[in-house]
Amino acid sequence: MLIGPPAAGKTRIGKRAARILGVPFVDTDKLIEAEHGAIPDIFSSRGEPHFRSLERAQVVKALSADAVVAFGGGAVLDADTQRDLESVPVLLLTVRPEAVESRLGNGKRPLVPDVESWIRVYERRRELYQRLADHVIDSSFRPTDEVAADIADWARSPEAAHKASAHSTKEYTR
Ligand SMILES: Nc1ncnc2c1ncn2[C@@H]1O[C@H](COP(=O)(O)OP(=O)(O)OP(=O)(O)O)[C@@H](O)[C@H]1O
Ligand SMILES: O=C(O)C1=C[C@@H](O)[C@@H](O)[C@H](O)C1
Ligand SMILES: [Mg+2]
Repeated sequence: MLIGPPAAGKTRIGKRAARILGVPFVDTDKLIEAEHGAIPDIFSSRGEPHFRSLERAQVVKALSADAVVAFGGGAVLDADTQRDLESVPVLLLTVRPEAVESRLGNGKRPLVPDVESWIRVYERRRELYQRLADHVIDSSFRPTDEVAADIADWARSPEAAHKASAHSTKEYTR
């Protein structure tokens, strides 16, 4: 599971990591958009709490997939999701404010239209992201292929494999 702040590269780099590992790629934001339309439209017409409930439903589906899963930046705010992440391999992808500036500004992130709001959101969540993560990789000023290769290496590590096997042998009833 890939978690991290908006524009850390979870979608773009996660897709590449999945290709390297030869497993499917799942992105909770894309699942929401496929069923409910564009994320900024959901925020403006139904509000953030409604978006979070749609997000939680897609997280539940994604958790049972044998795949690289990119979580939406705020998916970890849900208490049930926090608990679920305790038993799966979780990689935190980070990015520094100096590197994120050029990645924002396409109007697709209603909560973080600019770098100032990105910093505020990240600071509020930083400890939570760190607490949930088994491993951290920073994507700032690095080629995406290189970061993807690091993610794939970690996914194959004994630490990640151990947590993944504990998860797959557990009865998953939620
Ligand atoms: N290592 C990198 N170097 C330069 N640009 C990058 C890098 N990784 C991602 N990007 C670019 O940054 C932008 C954000 O990346 P991406 O959409 O993958 O982030 P995300 O973590 O999925 O964000 P969100 O939480 O909003 O879904 C994209 O335009 C992407 O192409
Ligand atoms: O950080 C967030 O709260 C968000 C990040 C994106 O991935 C989207 O899920 C949405 O724009 C909200
Ligand atoms: Mg994304």
